[in-house]
Amino acid sequence: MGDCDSHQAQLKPVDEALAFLLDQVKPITQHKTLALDESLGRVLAAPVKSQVDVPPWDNSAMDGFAVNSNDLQSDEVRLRVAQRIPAGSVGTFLEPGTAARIFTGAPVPENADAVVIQEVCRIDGEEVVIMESPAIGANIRKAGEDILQGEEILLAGIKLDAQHLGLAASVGVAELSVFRRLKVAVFSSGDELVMPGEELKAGQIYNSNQFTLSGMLQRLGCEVIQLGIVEDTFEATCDALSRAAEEADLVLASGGVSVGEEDHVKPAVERLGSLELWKIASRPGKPLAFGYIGETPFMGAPGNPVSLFVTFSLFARPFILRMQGLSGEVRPKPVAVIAGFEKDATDKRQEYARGRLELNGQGQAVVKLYPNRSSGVLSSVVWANGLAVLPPLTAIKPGDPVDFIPYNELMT
Ligand SMILES: Nc1nc2c(c(=O)[nH]1)N[C@H]1C(S)=C(S)[C@@H](COP(=O)(O)OP(=O)(O)OC[C@H]3O[C@@H](n4cnc5c(N)ncnc54)[C@H](O)[C@@H]3O)O[C@H]1N2
Ligand code: MOO
Ligand SMILES: [Mg+2]
Repeated sequence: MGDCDSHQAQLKPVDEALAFLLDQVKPITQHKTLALDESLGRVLAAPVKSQVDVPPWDNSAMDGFAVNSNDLQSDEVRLRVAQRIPAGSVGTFLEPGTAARIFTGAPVPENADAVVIQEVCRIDGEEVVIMESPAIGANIRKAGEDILQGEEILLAGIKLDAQHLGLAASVGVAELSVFRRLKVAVFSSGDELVMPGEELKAGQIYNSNQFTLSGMLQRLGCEVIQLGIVEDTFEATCDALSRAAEEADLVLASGGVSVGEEDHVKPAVERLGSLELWKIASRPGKPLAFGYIGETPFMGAPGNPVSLFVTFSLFARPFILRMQGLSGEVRPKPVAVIAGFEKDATDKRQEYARGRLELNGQGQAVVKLYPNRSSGVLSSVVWANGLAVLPPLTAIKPGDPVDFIPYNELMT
């Protein structure tokens, strides 16, 4: 972990930095109406109320016979089957002494108060022999037991998943009001970068961050404005930042946020707008920068590929979710697991170590760490299935409790 933390006092604790960032968010307000099958992954802008009861009427939960319990006072009762009610049709008043053949999802006829499943019935010509008496209400799904007319079924500010679309459809709603897509402009600074598919010359590496970044943004449903590779000069950085800020709701950049003479992002942001936050007590991700280009928020992730992944997940993602109009908790929620590793108490930064959660022989969830914790080793991110949260100045021994953020908290 051989980097120099002599300016530790200037590092903002992770929780403070995140609280500050979320406080800065101005959520987008523009919304549009979309058909249900175009709405997956969008954030709902207005609540959905039901105009109907679901189910709209009492209906049978099983295939069998609708009866009136007054007719079933002895053990084996014989009833005339006076009507047949498949789903999609409507029966008539159930006359005393009769049964109705009924199928799952069909309306229960008036005067019936139970449905007997066909497995405990015997058909005998025009009659049915009921061998087990049902309780009143047995196998009947009551009108409105799922949703009542006037009920608010979906709250504004939720991210629409498949089940939400299904629920809206179940009350007959065909369109939803959703916030417009967030436009995020991205660029990667670095004279050493070339695009995959090209030949590497001496001193060059492939631009991987562009793909990690745009992949994570696409997964969040953002419209990505890709500005590509930007050379390591103050002018080119200013130019990229201004172009990006003109076109987008948010600008995200990779690299050039540290202290070297080749790191131009910070001075460029200061020239064009304001730098509001720089340096967080996070490992990796220390030099994360946040500010404004004019009115447009800007976040600069460190160029190290793991730092980019971690800072996006911890800071940019919650910021974006809030900008998209999501209400409720946007910060990733860790789960408590057991450490399957050791760490000393020297690190002043909170580390987000790439970890793999597995069940041990006793069925306990134990997290192991990737052996190389360098912020340049992107394989660690692919090997892992989450991030172990290692608090600053805290020793951890195998068997100790430890917080773990599973990838599914970061990737939905
Ligand atoms: N004297 C100091 N040096 C550094 C410090 C420090 O405090 N004092 N902090 C270190 C830490 S921590 C980090 S993190 C990095 C952050 O660096 P930058 O944000 O300035 O990023 P670069 O210098 O441009 O690149 C760092 C590293 O990442 C590679 N990189 C950059 N972009 C890409 C890309 N698009 N795809 C793949 N790899 C990329 C780049 O080649 C470098 O190896 O600064 C430390 N230095
Ligand atoms: O430790 Mo840096 O902060 O490698 O991302
Ligand atoms: Mg640098």
